[in-house]
Amino acid sequence: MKNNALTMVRSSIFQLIYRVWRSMPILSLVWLGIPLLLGVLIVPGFSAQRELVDLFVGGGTGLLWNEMVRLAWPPLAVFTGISLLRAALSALHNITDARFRDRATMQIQAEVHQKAVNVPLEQMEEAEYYNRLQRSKDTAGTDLFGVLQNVIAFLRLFFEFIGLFIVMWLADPILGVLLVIVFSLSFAIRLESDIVVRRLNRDLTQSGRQSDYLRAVLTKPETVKEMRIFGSMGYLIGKWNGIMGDSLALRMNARRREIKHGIVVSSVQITSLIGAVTWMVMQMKAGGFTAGTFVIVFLAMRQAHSISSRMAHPISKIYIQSSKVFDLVEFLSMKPQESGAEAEDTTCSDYHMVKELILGGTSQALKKNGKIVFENVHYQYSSGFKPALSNICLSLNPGETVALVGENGAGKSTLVRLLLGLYSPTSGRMTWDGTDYRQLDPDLIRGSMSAVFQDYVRYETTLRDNVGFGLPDHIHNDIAIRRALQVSGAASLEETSDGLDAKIGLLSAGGRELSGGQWQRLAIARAALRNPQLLVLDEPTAALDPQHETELYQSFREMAEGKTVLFVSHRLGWARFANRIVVLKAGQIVEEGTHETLLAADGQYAAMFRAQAQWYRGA
Ligand SMILES: Nc1ncnc2c1ncn2[C@@H]1O[C@H](COP(=O)(O)OP(=O)(O)OP(=O)(O)O)[C@@H](O)[C@H]1O
Repeated sequence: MKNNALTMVRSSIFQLIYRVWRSMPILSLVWLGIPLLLGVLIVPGFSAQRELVDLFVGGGTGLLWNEMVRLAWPPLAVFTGISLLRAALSALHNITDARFRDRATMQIQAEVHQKAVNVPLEQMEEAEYYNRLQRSKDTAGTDLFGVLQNVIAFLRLFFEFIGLFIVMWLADPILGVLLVIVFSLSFAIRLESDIVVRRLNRDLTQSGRQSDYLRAVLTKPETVKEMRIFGSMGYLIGKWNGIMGDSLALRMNARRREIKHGIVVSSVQITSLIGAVTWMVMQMKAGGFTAGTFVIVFLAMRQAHSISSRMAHPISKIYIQSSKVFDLVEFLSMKPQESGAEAEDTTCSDYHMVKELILGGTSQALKKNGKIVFENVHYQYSSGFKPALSNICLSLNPGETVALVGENGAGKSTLVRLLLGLYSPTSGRMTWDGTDYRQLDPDLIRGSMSAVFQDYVRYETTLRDNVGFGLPDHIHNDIAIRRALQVSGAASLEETSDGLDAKIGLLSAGGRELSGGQWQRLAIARAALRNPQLLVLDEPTAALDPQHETELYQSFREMAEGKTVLFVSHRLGWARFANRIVVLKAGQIVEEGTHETLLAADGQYAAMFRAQAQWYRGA
């Protein structure tokens, strides 16, 4: 095992336990303290056993039976007391352990969620960050419980070994040293072969998935049909056989290796036991050892040998999971964002959800009219990527409706995120009534806006939540929620006996699944619940049928009354109703004007409009 991997395991586990320790010190102390105590109690337990053996087998032979029984009482009482205490402590530890692991898992999960909602949204879009978040969520959700179980299993065995070592050392330091050498050797060999087997199992999971997939393909009627026509069945069966054969061969090799290592370990342990027995017999002859010491040394060595193989299991499991734990600890150690753009909810870490929650978190707004100006704004997702937006100079005047159009990847969604204050420009600046966004309270900026995104969120809870999350202060205001449902055309969803508290989505027991369009209407109702100065509609009708889309655009026009509106849509038919159309191409504004002036200019917009119009005319 490489040194750096060991260091990584050790430091990650220490950090993890330290985190848990800080929040529940007493429970952690009990969780760690009981195994330590169990280990320590081994020493007086063995000492009492030695006294008893010496009394009845060794030095006590010259005593009368009654005298021997009288002398046996104290060590017997110690031995019985320690055995009972160890049994009670073990039972207590089982209870504490379950409680500790439950609470620790919950706490780390909460920390992961908290971290996820506090991170800047730009960072959430980075693949590396996102993957780390997903891995941390999985680790905190499922693996952590097992990791902690392995940690405590290791510690219990380790403390037990320390107790046995003290017993041996007290008997004879040479035997103590022998125990440590043999134990370390056996443990290292066992650990190495355990790690090899676990690594192999992990790798075989990949090929197992592949072979499961191939087996499914080979048995599904729809795929069998196609394979018969193409004559590809024989090839796939051969492939499946190949994968299975390879896995079997690898497993057999690992098994053989494990058996060989087992034989080496057993030989070393038996030799050491014989060596120790010979040494003790020699010492007994010279009068240096009693029968009691002989017996307890023998027992302690056997027990330590068994520990060396049992201890390899938890450690190899932790080693295999160490990269996950390392990721989790790294993720939790990340610095929180400084801009104050944080959501209050701690139960979600999905990017789209965080985006909506950030916007929905406040009901306070900026007082003034809200003229928004982009001054030479650039935005780049990460260094190495092409800028998503360059030289953007744009103003949105109070009460104006602006349509933002452009081909896929032109930068429309990026511009929307900047406008909403979810991202900050890489360079240039944005102002609200002349004040730089960076000098404004992010909560106030967001409180002045409302948005419907193309990647809207489905909250699989209740109808009320789905609308009320738009403005949590109003979540119990039935009149406002019903009005918002009316505006979005989703009022009919309330027509069940549970009314606004009807469960929706399949995650809730008894919940009713909605169609894509119905979910989208709820996202619109969420936006309608607010009464912002700025309304942003980013492809808000993507999942709606043409009839409902038309109805909704009427609703949007009502919602837009007296507000500044920016809407993004690929349906150019709607853009014509905007006061102004802004055309983006490859991150730059290439045209700006009304529908009529842009058609007359015969540029990018005119070409896109004609292409769409032709399609409908042709149909
Ligand atoms: N998280 C990201 N990391 C790196 N690049 C990104 C990221 N998100 C978007 N981009 C890139 O930024 C550019 C603009 O993307 P954006 O999503 O703003 O385009 P869009 O005009 O909204 O596209 P669409 O019409 O397809 O929704 C694209 O080249 C895209 O590949």
